[in-house]
Amino acid sequence: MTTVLDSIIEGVREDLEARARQTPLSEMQALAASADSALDAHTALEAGRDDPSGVRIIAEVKRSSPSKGALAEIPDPAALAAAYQSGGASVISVLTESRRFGGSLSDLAAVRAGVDIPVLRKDFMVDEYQFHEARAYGADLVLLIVAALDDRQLRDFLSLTHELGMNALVEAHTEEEIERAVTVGSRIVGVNVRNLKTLDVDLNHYSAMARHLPHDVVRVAESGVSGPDGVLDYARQGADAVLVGEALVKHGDPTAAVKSFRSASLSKEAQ
Ligand SMILES: O=P(O)(O)OC[C@@H](O)[C@@H](O)c1c[nH]c2ccccc12
Repeated sequence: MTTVLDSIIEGVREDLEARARQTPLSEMQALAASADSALDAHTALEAGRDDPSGVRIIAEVKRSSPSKGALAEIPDPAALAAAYQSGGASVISVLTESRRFGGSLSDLAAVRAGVDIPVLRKDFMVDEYQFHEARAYGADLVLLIVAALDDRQLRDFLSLTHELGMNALVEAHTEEEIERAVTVGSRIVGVNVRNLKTLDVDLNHYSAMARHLPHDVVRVAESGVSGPDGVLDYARQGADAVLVGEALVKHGDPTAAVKSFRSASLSKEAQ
């Protein structure tokens, strides 16, 4: 059966082949090598679970999604990212997939130029080319989706990411995927409560999965936050960082929204 994830990846491959015809791999490698070095996203995210200043927020620039359709126009992604940074975001996530999420590599470059915190290239990474491309456009961190990769790809792409000086947010949805992520040596692991094969969201899924995460990986809770309470919930369940898209792009005052999410997590101890 073809899943949503399979069909997204088919489009991603077509688009990347077209880009690679324009700018061959060797040229992209040279561009990546001459880019400013990547910022340390691991340090920016670690210890969020013990820090009295609250859980880390990964704030996303996302125009649309396969599950919800159009979310926000975002005419100036750099301004949105700068607003997230002023609210206290630790990392900016930029969707670069175009067909379903309305993103682009120019969004990534614009955001990179507009903030001085680490930037995540959020895409479906299935080919070596995309990693050099991510670096060339200024990414500090890339997403690796365990469900989209076999163990060998996962291992090879994780090493390539590290060779390029970047970190990877390795995304899992099931216990088995968490185990695969940890076995290859992932240092930042995300649990996406949205199943990318069906797009179903189950908020209770994080707590069911989080107990399988070892203590020494940075734990990221992804998706489904609709307000400060959602962030608090994930913080109580031991997340170091929470990745939020829709609720932030639709809020209207992104700086205030990020602030309120961070301060919500401070009431973690009060039950
Ligand atoms: O908009 P939300 O529900 O806050 O979700 C954000 C983020 O977790 C989601 O965009 C996401 C998580 N993993 C992905 C992989 C590909 C594309 C998108 C995603």
